[in-house]
Amino acid sequence: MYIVQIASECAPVIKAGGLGDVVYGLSREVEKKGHCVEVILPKYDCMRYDQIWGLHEAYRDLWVPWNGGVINCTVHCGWVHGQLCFFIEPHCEENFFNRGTYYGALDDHMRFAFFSKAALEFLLKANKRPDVIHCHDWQTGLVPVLLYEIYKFQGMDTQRICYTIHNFKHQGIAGTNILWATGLNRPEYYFHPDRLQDNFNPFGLNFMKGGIVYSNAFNTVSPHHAWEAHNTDVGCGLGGTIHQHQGKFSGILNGISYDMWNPAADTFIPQHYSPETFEKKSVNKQALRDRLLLRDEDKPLVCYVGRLDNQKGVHLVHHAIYHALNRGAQFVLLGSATETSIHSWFWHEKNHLNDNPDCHLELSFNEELAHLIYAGADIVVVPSNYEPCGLTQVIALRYGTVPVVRGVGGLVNTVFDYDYDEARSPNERNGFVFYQQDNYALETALDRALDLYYQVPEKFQQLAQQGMAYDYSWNKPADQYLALYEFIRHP
Ligand SMILES: Nc1ncnc2c1ncn2[C@@H]1O[C@H](COP(=O)(O)OP(=O)(O)O[C@H]2O[C@H](CO)[C@@H](O)[C@H](O)[C@H]2O)[C@@H](O)[C@H]1O
Repeated sequence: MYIVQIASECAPVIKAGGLGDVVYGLSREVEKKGHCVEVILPKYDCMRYDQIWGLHEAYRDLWVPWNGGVINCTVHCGWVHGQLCFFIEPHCEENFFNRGTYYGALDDHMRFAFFSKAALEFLLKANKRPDVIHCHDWQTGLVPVLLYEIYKFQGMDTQRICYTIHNFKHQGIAGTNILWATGLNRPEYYFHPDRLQDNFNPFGLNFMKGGIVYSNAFNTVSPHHAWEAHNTDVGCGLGGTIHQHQGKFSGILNGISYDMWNPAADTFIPQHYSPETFEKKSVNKQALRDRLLLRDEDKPLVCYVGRLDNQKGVHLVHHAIYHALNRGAQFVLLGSATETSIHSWFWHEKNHLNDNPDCHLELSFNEELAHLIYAGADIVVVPSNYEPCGLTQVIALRYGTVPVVRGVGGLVNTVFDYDYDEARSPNERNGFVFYQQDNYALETALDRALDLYYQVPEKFQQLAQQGMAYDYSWNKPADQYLALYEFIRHP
């Protein structure tokens, strides 16, 4: 099969969060299984050019119809750790992708609507006719709309679309100008409850809803979150639309790239280890303490790695820091916030805790440090308000770091409580789960983890090794996506 992924991120060259990991990991695995995958991305000025091999011009003078005129683009191509990627560079005064940041511009809707249109125009003009186009999140929600309303009539009538939602919170709501810019036109047609009209704002066009309505199949990134999105308010207003299209909706649990995340071969950590040589993990803990100038004493090391966002339960992350320190543990946080209030809040905490020898808050995005933290920590906290899948706990399990998580979304499908998961035998359990959103709930789970660490260290180690034994690679999820691709090609 020939698959093209159209996305706004692909790790490690463009990574703001988990979307990048998924696009890269899934593409590689599908290729390993004998299929051809290409990835189309924007050519951002701020992406990590050092992660692209052999970048060269692949297509010059791609003229993309836009706003009644045309925009000239150059398409570049190169390999990102073995994955063939195309990067679209528009030459126009809007400078869509030269903003020094991936997201957060006032005209994000225009930027990604343009990208969606340009990606399809590239496929058309370069005579690429994939069997399946796989697109992701609101940024590429217009791809299926444009394919079925415009490009189908220009020779792309056999392409099928799989649309994956990684986060229902950001849906991409825009106005009529998007219709004129993309050439979809006809507001009276698209502002309809069965098409792109937002379910709550009658004057808004909803990109994600477009992706749902026009795709051949759509999914979210874990079975439990699929259920939540359909049946609770976690669908952020799209529950009714999901219900209407439930026949083509599913939940496929994310994997992680076992090449990129591998404690036995990770180039970012000083000591390799495996479940059989688990005791060597402590060398990484020592290295982490040294690097962050933490007190050199063997205490349990608790960490948080992730975006600092309300989704992630930041008030509980904050509480976890102080609770862990009160219980005699050390705490390391690696995170970055896009919201100014959260950013300032954690900067304030960082200054406050600056002289604490048991704590370090690193407020930046740092891929290399993330690897060392997963390898060096004993416990990771993931107290999310909602979590479509969550990769942090899955990576932590791979590195023998015990997860303490809130039982929502994909966390329910990946972490099984040491004390209470009756559906699994004790030797299949791998972490600690709590359910309520208050400090006390977090404390009860974190305390159970710390008590086990302090009181029965050999059992704590066994639990960490049990976590490492789980297979959360892309192997099985890639098979599920391939089955879905096959299904939409031959329904
Ligand atoms: N400051 C930092 N420095 C270095 N690395 C950092 C970092 N902050 C985060 N990361 C890394 O980014 C990834 C984040 O994964 P998450 O699953 O938390 O994704 P996120 O919530 O962004 O994405 C959404 O998409 C993913 C993928 O589908 C879903 O798992 C998730 O539930 C959904 O919210 C991990 O690889 C983590 O190590």
